[in-house]
Amino acid sequence: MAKFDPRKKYKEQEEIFFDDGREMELLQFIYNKQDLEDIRGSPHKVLAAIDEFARTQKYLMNVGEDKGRIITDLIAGFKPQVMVELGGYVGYSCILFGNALRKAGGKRYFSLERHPDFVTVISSLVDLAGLSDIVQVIEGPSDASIKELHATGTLQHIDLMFLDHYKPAYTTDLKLCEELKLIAPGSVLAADNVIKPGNPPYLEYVRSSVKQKKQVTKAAQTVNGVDTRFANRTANQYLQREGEAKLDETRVGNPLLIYESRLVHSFEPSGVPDGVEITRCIGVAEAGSYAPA
Ligand SMILES: C[S@@+](CC[C@H](N)C(=O)[O-])C[C@H]1O[C@@H](n2cnc3c(N)ncnc32)[C@H](O)[C@@H]1O
Repeated sequence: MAKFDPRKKYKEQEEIFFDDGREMELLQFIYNKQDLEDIRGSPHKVLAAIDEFARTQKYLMNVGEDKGRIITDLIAGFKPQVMVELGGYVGYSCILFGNALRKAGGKRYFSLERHPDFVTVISSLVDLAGLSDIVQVIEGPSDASIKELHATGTLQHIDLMFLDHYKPAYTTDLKLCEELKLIAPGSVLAADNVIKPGNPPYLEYVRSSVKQKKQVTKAAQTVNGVDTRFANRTANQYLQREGEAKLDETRVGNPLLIYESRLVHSFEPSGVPDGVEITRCIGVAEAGSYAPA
């Protein structure tokens, strides 16, 4: 693994590190730049401006350059047609991956974001980057948006899904996508933050064999559908604005899907070690082949 370059370090992550007005400050910072006309239409320059803000003004919870490269390399090799990201924030991953998707000949990038103010920021920066033709920003909680996109026929199959929203919702949203057959053999998942802050229930699920998934008899300890293995800080990250999370813990997904999963080590843009879990759906087992005893 390449070393972290300290010159690219974001500002320290504070106790309150988002939704305190900094996202609108970012917009002002970019739109006040002398070279705005030079930035317009360049995804690379918009990303550089976001990085500059996060390095010189305030921390932003973006995927960042190092982890981002893992996924842009994946896009270049795998050449997905349709991508979905869960959690858009200010549009960093959306611009980075939307641009990579376009270069790889892909068709559509859906960015699902629940916070209306963040949707405004994403849409504005995606437009500035000249990516509005390929990127569609969808406002609302991810599970409702996934259901709606599926019900209207807008989304029928996901080639590559980037999971980067509420950590306990990674597993419930993946299971929803499995039930709707949006994730099927050929689909790839890239899950951020599986080391920092970590996501034991998700890693356990995508690393389980079909047999192990079918044999799970003991339900996890949960509060409102949130696995108690998550630290309180992670479980309550969006409590102030969104209220208590109520995840659907009854979701079973499709345990017959066969996954192959590996962890790629990297760094947060603040220099803290983190990793992206890359999971490929490589097949589907025959129903009944692993019937529990
Ligand atoms: C870590 S940030 C995403 C960063 C972004 N992917 C990037 O790298 O540029 C997480 C985002 O997920 C959003 N979010 C959290 N829970 C969500 C949910 N259930 N549905 C949609 N968005 C959600 C938050 O509002 C926040 O903007």
